[in-house]
Amino acid sequence: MRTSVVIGNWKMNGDRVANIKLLDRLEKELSVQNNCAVVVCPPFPFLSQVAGWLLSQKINIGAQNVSAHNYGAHTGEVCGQMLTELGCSYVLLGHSERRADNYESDTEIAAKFAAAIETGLTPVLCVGETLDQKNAGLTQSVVTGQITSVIEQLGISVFNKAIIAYEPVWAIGTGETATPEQAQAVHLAIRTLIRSYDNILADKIAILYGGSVKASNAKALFSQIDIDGALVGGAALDADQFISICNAAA
Ligand SMILES: O=C(CO)COP(=O)(O)O
Repeated sequence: MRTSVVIGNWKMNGDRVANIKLLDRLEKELSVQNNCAVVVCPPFPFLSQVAGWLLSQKINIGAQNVSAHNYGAHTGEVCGQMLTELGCSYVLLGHSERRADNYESDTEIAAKFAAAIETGLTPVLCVGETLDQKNAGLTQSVVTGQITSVIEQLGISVFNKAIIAYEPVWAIGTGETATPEQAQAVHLAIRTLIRSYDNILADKIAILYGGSVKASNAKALFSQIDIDGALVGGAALDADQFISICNAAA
């Protein structure tokens, strides 16, 4: 049995008052089970506030990005050591919004992946196709290419301490979700790709689905054999929604 993981990606949302309201409810009402890890990923400026508030340690903290570099002259960047010092244990990498807005390449994402592993963070590698790519029948080749690029640069063993999140770009923030069967087909393809390198790792690695996950569709998605949890955007800002998604995964 794989451990489920539910990650709330707050994206560029939140303020000091709203954060406390949300965290207070999560701390009080989430009954985290051993078989489900819960993670919240606030924007950088709130990491310290969130770490100070989450004292029970039943909720883990992740960052939304990390520099490929160590300490030094890299203006505007945040390195892995700073994140672990603040209490982060996870980091999102290669989110489609960063691939699009910040032109992050597969090569750069692999460099960040290496930096995350070196500093003890668990990378959450986000992959997924655009609507045009989906319509052209390219879903599996896009997703495979994004993962293979990291494997070619760093080797398969780095995935022993990593999570993969399949997030079809057309389903992010659109209210349109991949059907459980569509998502399962891609998750199986990802697991089969990993299996072609390492059988044991393939059975062990968590593969999360992201893209308009809500309380109303979480259970059906999680009922699929290769869907091990969710990377949640909008619904992660709503305590009722997020708690109910976590309960569905546990
Ligand atoms: O991008 C996402 C999580 O990283 C998904 O966002 P939504 O859940 O808002 O579609």
